[in-house]
Amino acid sequence: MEKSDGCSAHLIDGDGTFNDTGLEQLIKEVKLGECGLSYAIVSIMGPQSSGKSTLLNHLFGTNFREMDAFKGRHVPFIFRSQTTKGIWLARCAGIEPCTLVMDLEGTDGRERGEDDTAFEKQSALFALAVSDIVLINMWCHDIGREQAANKPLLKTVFQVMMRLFSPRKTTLMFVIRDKTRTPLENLEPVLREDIQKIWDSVPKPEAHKETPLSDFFNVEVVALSSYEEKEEQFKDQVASLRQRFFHSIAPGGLAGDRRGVVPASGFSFSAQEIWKVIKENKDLDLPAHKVMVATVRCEEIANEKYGSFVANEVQALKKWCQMEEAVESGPVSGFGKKLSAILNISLSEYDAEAIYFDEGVRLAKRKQLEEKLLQLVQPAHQSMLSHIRSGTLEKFKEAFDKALNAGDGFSLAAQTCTQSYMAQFDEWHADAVIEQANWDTSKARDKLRRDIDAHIASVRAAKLSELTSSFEAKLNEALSGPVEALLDGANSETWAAIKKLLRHETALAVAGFSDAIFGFDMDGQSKEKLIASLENYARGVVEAKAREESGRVLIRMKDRFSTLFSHDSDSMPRIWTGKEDIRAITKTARSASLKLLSVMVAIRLDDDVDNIETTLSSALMDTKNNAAVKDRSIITLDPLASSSWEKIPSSRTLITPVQCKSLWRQFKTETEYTVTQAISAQEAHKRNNNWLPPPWAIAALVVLGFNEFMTLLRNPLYLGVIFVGFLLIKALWVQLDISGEFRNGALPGLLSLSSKFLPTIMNLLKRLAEEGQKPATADSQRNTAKSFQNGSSPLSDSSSPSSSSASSGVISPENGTECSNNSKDD
Ligand SMILES: Nc1nc2c(ncn2[C@@H]2O[C@H](COP(=O)(O)OP(=O)(O)OP(=O)(O)O)[C@@H](O)[C@H]2O)c(=O)[nH]1
Repeated sequence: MEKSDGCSAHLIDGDGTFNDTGLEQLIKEVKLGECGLSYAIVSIMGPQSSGKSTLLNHLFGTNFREMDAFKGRHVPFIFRSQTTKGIWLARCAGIEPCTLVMDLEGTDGRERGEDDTAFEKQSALFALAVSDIVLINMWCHDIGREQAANKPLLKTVFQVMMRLFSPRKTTLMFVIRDKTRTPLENLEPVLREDIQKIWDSVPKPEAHKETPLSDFFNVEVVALSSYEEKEEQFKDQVASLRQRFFHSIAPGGLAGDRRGVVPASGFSFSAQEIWKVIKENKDLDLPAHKVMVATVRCEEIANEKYGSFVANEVQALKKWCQMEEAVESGPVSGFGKKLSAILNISLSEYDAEAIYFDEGVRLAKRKQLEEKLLQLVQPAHQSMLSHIRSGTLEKFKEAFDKALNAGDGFSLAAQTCTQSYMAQFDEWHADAVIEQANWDTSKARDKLRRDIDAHIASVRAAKLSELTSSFEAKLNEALSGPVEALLDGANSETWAAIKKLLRHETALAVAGFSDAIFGFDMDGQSKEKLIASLENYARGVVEAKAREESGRVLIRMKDRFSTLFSHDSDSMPRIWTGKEDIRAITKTARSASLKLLSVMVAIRLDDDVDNIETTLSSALMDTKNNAAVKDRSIITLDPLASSSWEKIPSSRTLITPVQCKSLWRQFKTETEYTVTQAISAQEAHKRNNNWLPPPWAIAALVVLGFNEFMTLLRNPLYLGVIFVGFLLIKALWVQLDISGEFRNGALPGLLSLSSKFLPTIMNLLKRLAEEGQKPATADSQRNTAKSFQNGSSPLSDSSSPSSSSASSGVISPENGTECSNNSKDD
């Protein structure tokens, strides 16, 4: 016989307290939790001091307390004491699979009192609920006896069995102790008859009224010799009986057709719950209990697996922690497969531990565990998806830029790159799929698609804007300068020419732009919109330029006026000789300026015809009409007394009629001086050219001066003096440009001449004063005095010492001519 391994626990004490700590300890020691369904529970019940503990210790190598032989059952009953109190549990040494045996308190009730059978019933019910095999210890001599000690026990067993809704099929093994010479074959029928009688006498619920005993129990009968009298025989028989407990749960074994077994890992909880229910005197619904145990245990297992996953307790699961960290900073290659494998470790462990529990409960709890685990890893998966999405978007942007730079059409490049990178996303996403999860990742895909579309739209907008800007710049360049030049030379054809120019340049730009946007695959409406915008821009350039020029209209008018007024038809500067018709010239110049004004007053890019020029002309130029209008001013309205032109909307108006009137007034004021100047110049010219005295004076001169004239002719000296005088005057006239000085009138001429003489005279006087202070030579003083006295220039004698003063720029007081070389040159 195997020796005891000492694994035992006082499962329920005499007071009915369940020793869960002891049970857990025992389960741990015998590693019952790992047994799954491969374990068996045996219990023994029977009258007190009937050798139950002795039998178990011999049969299973346990170490239950036995009554001392000297105080044995042969000792008068009154001296015997109860050895086993409550229920003890121990491992059956050497029996495979793991078998635990329960030693129940004896059922005589002497210790608790005759009427106190509550604990007997409770412990019997507990043994029936948890055991696969129940040994019923009985004395051989009790068989067939009406007052047999085991009869109340059997009654109790059958009664409590009815309280189990669906009892496990328990094996009842009747162990007949101290067998006599009567063979077992004779004893067994009698015993079975006794058992049947007891079964029949037990009140049953309606459902089990006709149920045979065999539906609930397998009845086995064994007989053993007396341990005390035939110990060797007893031991041999026990050893033989022990063999029947090996693989007792295998088909054909002692408990081969047991039902409703609780998996070993749930045994502790199940036993506690069963005892709790029994203590509360409630009916024990074993199937429901089994589900309850499964629920609790599966949840415990699932929680344990989840806890290990979170705490990275299992080596394989540590990879999850690494992945969780890695995915925060970037995509992890093979994310889906790796994470699925890690999750599978936890789920497989759960499956392995929960496999023997109720399938429905087990699967439900597995699902819950799976969901919790997936919930835990979902943020990491989301991060991974986010990396994939942003990575794909970046790659798409690069590829798209490259395609556009390579000259691919915009739409074609967008389409090709989109298809390619959406497929790339699907591929990368497949790599990140967690097989246990069935997450809808279409949102991530949709978001990527939206991001790609948004990028395409923004690039498209930028490219179109770039294109539009470049064509606008071209239009600006092509229109601004020419329009300005056309407006500068404003005439009747100006707006027609501008229109032609605008049409031509716009058509060119539109054609170029249409070609450039061909690759964008735009719909007709969008294309038309862009082209219309370009056309409007071109028109805007012209209008802006016209507005800009209209702001300078007064300067332009004055320029035009002075050009026409100061130049003749050959564009040569006019010299006012007196023959010119200043009035006619002024009128022509003003008329041309008015023409310019009439061109600049409105934008005329449409084919409308207006009468602005006529209105302006009649209002501002036609003096006769104006005079008439003035006469009728009381009854006729001024056509320019308005802030808008007839037929011209304000959007096209550059200068309003009132502004025209004001401009014209200013123009006339500012050009009046030029006209006045011209008139003055003309009069001065006339005066200058009219130097001969009137004919009557000449005639009087001839008549009255005839004698003097003749005297002069007769005296050659006088003639010579007159000739020299004439030459001197002529020289002075030419040198001082006296005719030029007096061109602008007598007073300015005199002032100008005096300004030429005055510094020279002052200089000369100053020098003379200096000379007077110094001992001047008599010659120089004489010469100077003579020269002033004679009124002749010291320059006339080039050899005289005073000639040096001429070279120093001194002007002679006689003619005021500057005597410098430079002056002569001039
Ligand atoms: N006649 C006889 N006596 C036995 C036999 N086996 C054990 N005894 C004696 O019976 C007495 C009680 O033995 P236990 O094994 O303690 O009996 P028990 O049923 O466990 O006692 P409780 O636990 O107190 O109910 C002891 O003195 C044993 O020596 C047997 O086969 N025949």
